[in-house]
Amino acid sequence: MNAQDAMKKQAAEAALAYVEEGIVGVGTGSTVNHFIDALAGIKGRIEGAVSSSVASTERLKAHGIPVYDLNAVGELSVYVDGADESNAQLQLIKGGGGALTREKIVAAASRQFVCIADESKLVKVLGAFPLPVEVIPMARSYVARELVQLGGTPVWRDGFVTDNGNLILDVQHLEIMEPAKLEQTINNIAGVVTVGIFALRPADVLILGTPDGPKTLRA
Ligand SMILES: O=C[C@H](O)[C@H](O)[C@H](O)COP(=O)(O)O
Repeated sequence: MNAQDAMKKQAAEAALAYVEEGIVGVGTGSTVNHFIDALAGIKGRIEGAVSSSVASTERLKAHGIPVYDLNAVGELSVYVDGADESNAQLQLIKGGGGALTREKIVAAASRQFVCIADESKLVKVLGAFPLPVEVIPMARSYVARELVQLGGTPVWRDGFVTDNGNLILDVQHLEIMEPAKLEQTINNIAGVVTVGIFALRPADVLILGTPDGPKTLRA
């Protein structure tokens, strides 16, 4: 395990402190994979999970953790997920793994959103990481033209299909000075399913793995 991966694992294990009895919301990605593995160690204390992707569902089930449909459960007490970038306000860019839409839904349905990451994910201004946008396939060219109008350079993640059967455009060269405003603007483009800015519903807690141990930031 390299140093970055060890920091992801450290943040993931620290997030166990936020898990309550009942059903846990679980995100997607390499950091969350560590969280799922850690969750398996306390599975007798929880009822199960709601998952934000096919990949996380498979990993949860492989550990014998029951996975529930979000429609079958009420509000979740906590959602744990990673991020591609976070600013100091805990506004995020997510979707590097293409799971942004289901992640945004489960985050919205949870009382507390605990974000886990290694310290390299904390940035001053969001946007160095190409911004993922999930798009209905027939709208790809139209949405790309609209994103150019907003000052970005959209690149089609060719060959990638989301769990919802849609496409991803990764928008490069955006310096996101007003994340909540840009989230609304991009979400309003016809054909966009969702944009990977999580600013209207930022994380509540950010746990960063660092060489000196986990560091917690609050919104
Ligand atoms: O679609 C993927 C998710 O938003 C991930 O949570 C994000 O890309 C961070 O992934 P990782 O923990 O692998 O850096």
